[in-house]
Amino acid sequence: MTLCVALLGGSFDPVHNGHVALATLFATLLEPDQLRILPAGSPWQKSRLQAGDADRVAMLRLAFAGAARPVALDLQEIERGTPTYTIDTLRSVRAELGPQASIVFLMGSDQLQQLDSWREWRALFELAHIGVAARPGFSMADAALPAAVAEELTMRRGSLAQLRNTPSGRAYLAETLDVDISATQIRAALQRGEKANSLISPVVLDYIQQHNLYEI
Ligand SMILES: Nc1ncnc2c1ncn2[C@@H]1O[C@H](COP(=O)(O)OP(=O)(O)OP(=O)(O)O)[C@@H](O)[C@H]1O
Ligand SMILES: O=C(O)c1ccc[n+]([C@@H]2O[C@H](COP(=O)([O-])O)[C@@H](O)[C@H]2O)c1
Repeated sequence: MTLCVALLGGSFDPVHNGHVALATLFATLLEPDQLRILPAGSPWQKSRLQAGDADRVAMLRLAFAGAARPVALDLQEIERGTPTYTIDTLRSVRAELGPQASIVFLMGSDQLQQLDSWREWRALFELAHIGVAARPGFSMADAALPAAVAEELTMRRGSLAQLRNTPSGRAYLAETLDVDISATQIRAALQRGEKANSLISPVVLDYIQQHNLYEI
């Protein structure tokens, strides 16, 4: 059977229940051999990250410690020290895993809506599949997507089995996720002195409080 690795990249500032739900959904759908989390070093489309790299990584370790399947943390985007482009990461993961492995890059529908702004976005499909989960407020309907992205998806729609068993080139959209949580909303709640209990894992919240993160 083909090796299958699912990748979840993000700023994780901080990691929250929406990220865990996205990863869990695709872990269940795809049953990948590995689920790999890739914290971005310098997400070029975002303004400055609030928490440092070490804190974001520590929170990720805590958030995924209890996952049903082992989760690997891949720090290459932090270690590269350059603006974070997914195309660079996929080239490196493809070189590591070889031409046959199935690589599935996961994202929420907010990112799908702006996929055409990513560096060399069409070339992403030469290296990986994409697995997209719905996010409240970000429709995945063709009319809500840039025309070029909608056209690309029309050509590339594939089944879970196709994603699982071929190296790259397909897109699978999972409509069932419905988790209305963002890191922006959590940072704002914490700044107001609220606890954000229902949005974030208790162990991550403890870490945030112990390290006085997101207070200003
Ligand atoms: N609630 C959610 N439902 C589905 N996907 C999500 C959700 N939250 C984040 N994601 C996805 O996880 C990945 C990493 O997201 P990121 O770390 O930027 O979190 P965020 O909540 O979007 O952050 P911010 O509010 O700071 O922009 C992206 O692909 C994003 O679409
Ligand atoms: O490659 C790009 O140009 C690119 C542009 C925007 C986002 N991404 C990736 O998409 C993932 C989610 O990004 P973000 O900004 O929502 O945390 C993360 O892995 C980013 O590196 C990648």
